[in-house]
Amino acid sequence: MLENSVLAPLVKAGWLTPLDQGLGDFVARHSAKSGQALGVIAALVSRQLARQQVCVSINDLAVLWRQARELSPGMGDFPSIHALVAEGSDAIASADEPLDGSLQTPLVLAQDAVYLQRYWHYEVVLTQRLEQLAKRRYSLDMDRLGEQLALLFEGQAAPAHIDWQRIAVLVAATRQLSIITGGPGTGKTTTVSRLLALIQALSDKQEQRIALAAPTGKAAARLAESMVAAKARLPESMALALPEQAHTLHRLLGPLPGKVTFRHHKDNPLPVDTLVLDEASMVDLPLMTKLLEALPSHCRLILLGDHHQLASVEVGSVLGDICQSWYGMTDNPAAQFDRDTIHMIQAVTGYHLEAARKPVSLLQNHLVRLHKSHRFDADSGISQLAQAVNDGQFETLSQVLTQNHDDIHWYSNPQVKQLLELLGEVYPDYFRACQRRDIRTAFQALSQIQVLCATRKGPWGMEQLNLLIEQHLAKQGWIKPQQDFYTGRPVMVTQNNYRLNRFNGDVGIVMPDEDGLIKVWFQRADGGFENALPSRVPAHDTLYAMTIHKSQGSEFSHAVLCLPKSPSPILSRELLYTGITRARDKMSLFAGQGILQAAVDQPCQRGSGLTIRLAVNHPG
Ligand SMILES: Nc1ncnc2c1ncn2[C@@H]1O[C@H](COP(=O)(O)OP(=O)(O)OP(=O)(O)O)[C@@H](O)[C@H]1O
Repeated sequence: MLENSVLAPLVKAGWLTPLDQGLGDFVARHSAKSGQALGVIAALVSRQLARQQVCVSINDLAVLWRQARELSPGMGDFPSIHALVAEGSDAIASADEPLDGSLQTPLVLAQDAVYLQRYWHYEVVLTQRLEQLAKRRYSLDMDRLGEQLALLFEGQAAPAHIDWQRIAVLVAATRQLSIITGGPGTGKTTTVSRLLALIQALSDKQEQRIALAAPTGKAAARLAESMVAAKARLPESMALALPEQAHTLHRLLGPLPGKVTFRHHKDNPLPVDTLVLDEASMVDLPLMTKLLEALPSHCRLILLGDHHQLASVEVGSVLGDICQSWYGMTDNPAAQFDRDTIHMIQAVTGYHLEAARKPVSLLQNHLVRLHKSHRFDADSGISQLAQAVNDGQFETLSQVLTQNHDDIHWYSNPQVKQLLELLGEVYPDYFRACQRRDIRTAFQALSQIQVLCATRKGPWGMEQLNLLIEQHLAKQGWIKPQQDFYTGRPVMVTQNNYRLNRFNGDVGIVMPDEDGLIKVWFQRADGGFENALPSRVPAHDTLYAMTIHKSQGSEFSHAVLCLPKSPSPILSRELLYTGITRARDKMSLFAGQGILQAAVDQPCQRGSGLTIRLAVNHPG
């Protein structure tokens, strides 16, 4: 049995949580042999799970092990991690154990990495479902396909330069699984609206049951809004049957109060023929697995997202891993599709693409990346900045920042005073609208500008900036923050509450109703408004400043990006990219040169075996 005292100093030092220790002790106590070794390994894997790692490689375990030994002298007598793994390996299931639920060990060793059994199970099931979906291609009448495609693209023949949106529609129409990725404004929703119209037009069935979903309420509302706009650009007869409503993923799956399981699962599949999931990069491994298990076997799945964005807040990075299985593993990403796909693209569009020399990823014939932004000029500052960050090119980023682009303002030696002055120029319109109870104008004004922070705590963190902004607004006489719910306070809900019908990410504004009673107002998906008593609003934060994590799935006319002064593990290339790409028209950047370099130089790495599992010829 594992002595509590071995892990306790690590908890005391804040390096492990009591939960990690509890799991370690539990595993140690319940293992017939090698309990001590298994307990330590379980505690380390649990620690990394909280850092969104699905599994921990033996090499990473060794690094963690060295850190642990420095903090807990009692561990000095233990053998190396390799010896621990070797000692415990009889009692750690290996990758070829069955998936039938008979596995008794809490840990699994696969591909030189250790998993908690539950997460290994998710990863294996997800891979199997993706593989099943990837096997199915539809053989369609190419002439009819070509005709319908031309109709959808306003009767125009394929242009001479390669139109990847057209290829995306074509490729996705012919397979059960498709993944369409691209940065902001590259036309993902436009493409999917055409794809859905094409599927509908080619379907033998009367009407396809199509569902639109996104991970958060905010992202679902944006998807619905973009779909309505995209439908308006389609030929009327083809647009008619397309949905205009989008659900959150949780709502779609049907939450069960107090449970982590859903109403829909493999024995009670979703009643849909085609599912579109937007902002797929935000979906974690367990939820994505549950979703794929709940799809009926005939259902098409279309994933949309930007794989350069931050991955899910919870464990795993499914969309990133899927894209990495192709883009990260090939030396020639341009030669992507197999010969059948190349021939089909040529027959319908006339484009000559180079065929892949060999298969690399199980999903390479299902992925299409859209490159061209239709929202930004390629030479706009925001778009060049986002590209430089993605490419990890700090020098290019520095050049873009100093080129006086109209859409970027860089505060290289950031002062809070400058931030308050900037906000002082735009907030008065917002507060005036709140004071005259003009709800629509207030929401419009609020979405014009948003302060985004890398961190929640610390200087330049969300909590501190909210406080400083509130103090400043009070001094200016715009707010009276004596009460929690003062007129004009913007809030963001941070928790799902199905009973109250309020969801993580919902944005509200505090304003009196016509009787002078203080309420929190929310905008509905149909554009109308509803209110709730402050006591009926679940956990929430003040919203002058929000974290970049919480801003995923939203965009703002003017994003004000604030980075801390000193490096932090949270500050990654993906975080910076996500922050920059929230800006639609203008971005103000409060960040010193050193911190920008630290962020660009730190790509986010998440322990996961999914990329390897999706490699062609992977043993399992
Ligand atoms: N091929 C195109 N030609 C001209 N305009 C286009 C084209 N594709 C998309 N657009 C326009 O670009 C804008 C963004 O398109 P869309 O909403 O489809 O992109 P998106 O990738 O879904 O954006 P987001 O990242 O915000 O989700 C829309 O105004 C759309 O009308």
